[in-house]
Amino acid sequence: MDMFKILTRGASLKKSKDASFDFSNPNKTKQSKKSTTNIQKEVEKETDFFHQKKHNLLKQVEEAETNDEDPEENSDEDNREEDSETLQKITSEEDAMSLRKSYKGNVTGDDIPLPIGSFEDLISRFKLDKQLLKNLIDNDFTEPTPIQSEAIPSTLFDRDIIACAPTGSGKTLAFLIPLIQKVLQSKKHAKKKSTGGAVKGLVISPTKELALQIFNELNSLNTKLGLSVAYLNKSLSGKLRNGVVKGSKFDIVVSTPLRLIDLVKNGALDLSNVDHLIFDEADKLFDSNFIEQTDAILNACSNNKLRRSIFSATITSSVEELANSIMTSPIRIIIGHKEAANSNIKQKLVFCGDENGKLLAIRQLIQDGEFKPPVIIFLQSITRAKALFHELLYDRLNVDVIHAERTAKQREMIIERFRKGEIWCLICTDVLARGIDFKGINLVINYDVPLSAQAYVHRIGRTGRGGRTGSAVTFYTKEDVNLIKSVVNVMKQSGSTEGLAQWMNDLSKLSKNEKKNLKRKPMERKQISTVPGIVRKKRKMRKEMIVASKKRTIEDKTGKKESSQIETSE
Ligand SMILES: Nc1ncnc2c1ncn2[C@@H]1O[C@H](COP(=O)(O)OP(=O)(O)OP(=O)(O)O)[C@@H](O)[C@H]1O
Repeated sequence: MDMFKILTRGASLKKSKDASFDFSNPNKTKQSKKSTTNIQKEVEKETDFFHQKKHNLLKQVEEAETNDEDPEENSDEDNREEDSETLQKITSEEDAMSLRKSYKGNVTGDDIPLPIGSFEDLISRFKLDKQLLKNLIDNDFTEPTPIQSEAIPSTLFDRDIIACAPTGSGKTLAFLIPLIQKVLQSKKHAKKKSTGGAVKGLVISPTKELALQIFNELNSLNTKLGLSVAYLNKSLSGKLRNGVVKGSKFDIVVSTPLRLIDLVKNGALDLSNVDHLIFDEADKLFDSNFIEQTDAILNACSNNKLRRSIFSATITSSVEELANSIMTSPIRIIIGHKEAANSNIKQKLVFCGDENGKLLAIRQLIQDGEFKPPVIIFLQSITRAKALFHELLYDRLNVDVIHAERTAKQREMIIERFRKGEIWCLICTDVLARGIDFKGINLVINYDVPLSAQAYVHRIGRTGRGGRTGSAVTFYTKEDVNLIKSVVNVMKQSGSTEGLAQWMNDLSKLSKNEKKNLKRKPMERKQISTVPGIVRKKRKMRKEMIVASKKRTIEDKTGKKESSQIETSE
């Protein structure tokens, strides 16, 4: 059957069994209150044809600029009040409490600043650079998300921060906006004192893909601001190492840990003037695989005025403890339930019997119209990701695969093609589980059960981002019974029950040791293939014969047989 037809058919709203709104027959629709609100929000977003909010905000920025130039002019309070009607002003603890209640925000620490109710607040309260606000508005960021409402003022008040908010809730801007503002201010200050340049802001991410994504976002917010920003890729690192480029030229650097440490050790990059250090996906950077590198970065950032922030959708108590030990009187911001899945994601568990059943389950999703591209599929190992890729290629699905064995260039290219919609289904290992922001992913499939609640939350968090909805399906077999407890717990906490069974309540979680062992040596699973072993063997033999025959032809043509080959053939 033509897979393209199946896929496009699956993308229709009417086809989906579980679509929360049947446009063809509204009376038939079973809608939860939550989905009504989501639909309303989406409709509101989509029908803001004239970008009213954007227009109002831009007008206010312009007014603020004119007022700066001539405070006598434009003193028409009535006008301004009218424009500000849509903006929420937070001026008291009561306002703050009710705002926090609305987004289930729990903020603790000493002297916590009031949250912001709008980006406009940043101009009146913090003299936010107007070009920066314009850049936000130009990028369609007209209202702060909850984590932005809280983390931006705290950072602007020079506080250390521990921030935990759901996947896709805007944590990147929550640290980039105040970082840019702070660095702009410190540059102005340095100019007055005519001191030289130095790296002032540093953002650390566990993967190259995420670092590049953060850098791109930083770059777009930096339009017309003139900060010098860098992502330490291979080429720039080389130039820094051999002195073609000076590290002190950059105001803000985004990097993965190893590359950065390498440059610091070589003396190519000096971090002793860094004022703001941000660890994104901090729980990953504080785990045993990264902790030595993280420690080295902390040591290199020796400025005693250094402010540190950690951000993630999952921050365990032990990570918090570690963070507390390196911070001074931090503000702890938790939006929603710590380590919970984003509430915009519909989750389900699917029992597949055995490994072969998983492939059939994918084909079933396609048949049922639930496989709505773009789709991401996660597997536990490179070998398995490759095997599934070949299997789905065989199905003529528009698919590609990303894992650690692909070059950085290949990975970048595939991501770009996936973002453009040229690839509909991306197969990957956990290398893409965290932070990567693909807009509009409809479905995440956990082909192999993730090893922890955190890994599950991040993987499924590739969908349901920026206020959109999405679905996540986790396959399991009888061998996975010991692994699914953490998935079951996250699902229960988010109120998702599809595929849950009574017996799952009695399951016990994996111990720390068991998890460690599984990380070191992933669970052995049967090879991915619906093709019987005998056919696979024949295919392999045929392939080998073709290779051998090609080789023989080349040898015949060139007449150059290597002596070793002659020896063996004889
Ligand atoms: N204020 C805003 N208004 C509208 N969209 C926003 C706003 N802030 C962020 N977004 C969008 O929301 C999406 C998710 O943001 P982001 O990647 O920062 O999420 P995150 O919280 O870091 O997620 P993760 O935990 O997976 O890393 C992005 O597409 C971003 O452009």
